[in-house]
Amino acid sequence: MTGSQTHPNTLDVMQLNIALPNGHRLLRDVSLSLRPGEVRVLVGESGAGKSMIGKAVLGILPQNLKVTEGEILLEGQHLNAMTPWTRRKTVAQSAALIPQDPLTALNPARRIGPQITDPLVRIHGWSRTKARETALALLDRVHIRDPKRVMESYPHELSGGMRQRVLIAAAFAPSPRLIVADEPTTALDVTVQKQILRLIRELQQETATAVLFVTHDMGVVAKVSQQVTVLFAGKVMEDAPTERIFTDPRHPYTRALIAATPSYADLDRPFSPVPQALIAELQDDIVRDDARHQGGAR
Ligand SMILES: Nc1ncnc2c1ncn2[C@@H]1O[C@H](COP(=O)(O)OP(=O)(O)OP(=O)(O)O)[C@@H](O)[C@H]1O
Repeated sequence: MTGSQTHPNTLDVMQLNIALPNGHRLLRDVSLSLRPGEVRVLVGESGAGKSMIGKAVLGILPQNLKVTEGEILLEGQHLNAMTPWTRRKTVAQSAALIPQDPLTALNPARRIGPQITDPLVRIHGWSRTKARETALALLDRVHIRDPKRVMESYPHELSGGMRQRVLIAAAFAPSPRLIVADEPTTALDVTVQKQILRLIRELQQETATAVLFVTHDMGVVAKVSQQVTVLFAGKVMEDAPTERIFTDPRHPYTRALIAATPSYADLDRPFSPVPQALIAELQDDIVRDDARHQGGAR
């Protein structure tokens, strides 16, 4: 699963379990991998554990959540085995986040320029000049008109779409090998969503960066990914190449998600949410799984 010694996967998540202090599992034996330059979408309804996987990889889980079992390897390096300091440094040097909400991700009291360039200087050891030139070039690449002016602006002076472009530029600036894109278009209106999605896809292809892309929208899956992990209640329901997931979905939950996505459903058919009977069946499976897991842990 970790690939060859000379060419490891960019990311391997192996049998990852995350639980609350009372032992209640929120992620259940999740495994997935990402080859260099590959895009994998994590898809599922709200609460499926998609963001949690991204946060676990980046080492930014909320304090009350703990990895109880499993391994995360970034370019073959075991993150869980590292001291917190080494881990933070390793992750900061190879991975970046495109967050869901561009407004809260930017510091409202600071100009845009230093918010992009400071990490390049601090974490990556670049000169101020190189950091500034790269930031200007990337702002131009993400179609921001007048990058010099935007570098001097405060976040509130930009639209939501512009702020997300800034964060995309900031994420790609240090040439990370992995980007976690956590619902990067959810906070934007529909036309801007399409442009942002296209932009991430273009930059990802130009730079061959591996991307772990979190979304609840099957429509996004088809547009951006090569691999898909379908999640329900913190458990992998199906893991498949994107081209197969729409033509031959094998898990009933995947089929239900596709049917619930208007653009992929037969247009004459009314919108069909995931059936409650299926949800109840899957939840029963989870309860049985947890009981087995607890029994085994004793
Ligand atoms: N800090 C926390 N403490 C307790 N439960 C949490 C915490 N963070 C997340 N959870 C729970 O873990 C589950 C997975 O959360 P996560 O945010 O990963 O879901 P998601 O699939 O990304 O969905 P959404 O799109 O709604 O964010 C949810 O049931 C959520 O309520």
